[in-house]
Amino acid sequence: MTPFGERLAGVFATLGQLCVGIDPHDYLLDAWGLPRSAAGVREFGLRVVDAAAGRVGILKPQAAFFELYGAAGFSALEEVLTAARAAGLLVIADAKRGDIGTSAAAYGRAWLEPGSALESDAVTLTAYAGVGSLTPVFELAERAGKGAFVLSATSNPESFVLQTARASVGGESVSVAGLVAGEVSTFNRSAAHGHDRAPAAVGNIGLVLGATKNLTDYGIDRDALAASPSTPVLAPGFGFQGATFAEVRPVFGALTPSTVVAVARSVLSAGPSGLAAGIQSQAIELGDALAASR
Ligand SMILES: O=C(O)c1cc(=O)[nH]c(=O)n1[C@@H]1O[C@H](COP(=O)(O)O)[C@@H](O)[C@H]1O
Repeated sequence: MTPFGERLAGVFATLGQLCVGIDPHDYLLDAWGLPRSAAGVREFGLRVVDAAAGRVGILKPQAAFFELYGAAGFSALEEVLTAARAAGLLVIADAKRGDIGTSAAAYGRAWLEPGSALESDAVTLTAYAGVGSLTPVFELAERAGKGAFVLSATSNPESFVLQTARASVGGESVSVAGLVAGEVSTFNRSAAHGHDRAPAAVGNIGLVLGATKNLTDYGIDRDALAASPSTPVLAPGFGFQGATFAEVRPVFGALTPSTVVAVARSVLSAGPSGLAAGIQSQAIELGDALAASR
């Protein structure tokens, strides 16, 4: 299986860096004329898949909105994931999983193991139990051509105190966000040297860095993370949370070429009839903004 980082780079080259979130909020289900039920989120997800196919390369279903409906919701999510992958879209499951290593390993298998019911191309993870607790997920991702994105500097206002708290590592003071980022990039670097292939330009394990943040304030060293193999970034925070596409390069700097730009509500609010055109125009707008800031 082609490594996730290579597949991501391939999608960027053909369809650009936009990623559409599948976040069926109650108010969106209402606006789309869909029921607030498992059948509603299933239909919502499948319509996003249809509208996205051929216009963008990446989808990010938010698991929470499906879990809300229990087993029927998970079944709906399975169908949406299968449809998205069958349409050739790269799927980042936004499940934000994390636990001690043995349980983290099971989460990894649930979302990334080839043939699993919820198989996705990548999954979002939290490192509160320590980045090392996620090693089994990283290793599975490496073996199976999958990816993961670990929360580092999240887009929400509440993230600041915890993620900028300082830790002492080998006598050096680093932020919690910077510590997570450093450990993920170290993993990518050692994984790249652990096999015979030429090192890929983009690693397989990435970071979630909010577009609403000044990454320097969070102790993130963008240039270090961009050194080969560049750490992939999942960047939410556009549209409803305030960031604009013109800010991609100023915020992400050297990481811009390996950044997935995620939008959900700002494009989903176009409604089912305007969705395809909305996705298309945001993809063009992002491409133009990136070209203009080169
Ligand atoms: O991991 C994420 O995608 C994520 C991380 C983060 O720091 N902030 C953040 O908003 N998200 C997710 O991105 C989506 C928000 O998209 P918008 O509707 O575009 O604001 C939700 O699914 C969030 O859970």
